[in-house]
Amino acid sequence: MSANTTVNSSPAVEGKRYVTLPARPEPLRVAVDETAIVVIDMQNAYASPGGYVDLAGFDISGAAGAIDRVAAVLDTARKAGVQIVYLQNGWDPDYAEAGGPGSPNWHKSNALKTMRARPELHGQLLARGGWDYEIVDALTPQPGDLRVHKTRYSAFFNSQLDSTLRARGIRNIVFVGIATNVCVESTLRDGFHLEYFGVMLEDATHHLGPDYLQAATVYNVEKFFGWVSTVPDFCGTFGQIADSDPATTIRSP
Ligand SMILES: NC(=O)N/C=C\C(=O)O
Repeated sequence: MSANTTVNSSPAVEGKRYVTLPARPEPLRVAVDETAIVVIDMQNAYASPGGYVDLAGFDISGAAGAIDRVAAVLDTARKAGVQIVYLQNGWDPDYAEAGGPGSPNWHKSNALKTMRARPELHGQLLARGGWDYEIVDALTPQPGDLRVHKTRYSAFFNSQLDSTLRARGIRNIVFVGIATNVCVESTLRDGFHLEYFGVMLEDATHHLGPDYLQAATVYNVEKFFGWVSTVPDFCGTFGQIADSDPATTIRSP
């Protein structure tokens, strides 16, 4: 396939609205009603000073810009009638869902490790019902948005994400959120294996760790698992459509 040939994620059907999103390695033509925005873990834990990743010693200076750009994407998506699904990462307040020493999560989760090193934080990090677990104020979900809880990095694992999307006929997922190289990439990879077309908006994500990790995920997505686009391209494309815009409706297949 030529590098610039548009990829269609589904055959044209009369009455459906379609847009072609500029993306790498190819533009992607999608049915608007088969597309969802999946917002990965834009919680205080990952994007606010005093949240888990800040307390664990990661650089969160890029999170504020990511919040602004995610907000722009969500505003455009709502106006275009695109379904928004928020993922929230964490566990019950007793951390039973986090697993004990028999779970690799107990050993690898930096939230759990931080709380073991600083017992005064026990019960605060990523606990459902607490501030750390909540979505940042600037991105508070709106009526019609959906929330899905998850307990591991991939939002598809042991969660209701797959059934939530399938029940609504979603085939294309536009990913935004934190962290590019952990939960965003894990979820996009699993989505690929479940036959979803995954698009990552690279400037509406933020990584944990050195900058080369952002570049590595962008490479992985573009080369192996999906498509990479940007906030201006998403907003420029989806911003042109309204719920009943006849110009974007296929009249005959
Ligand atoms: N949302 C994420 O990418 N999370 C990454 C690490 C963690 O949750 O410990």
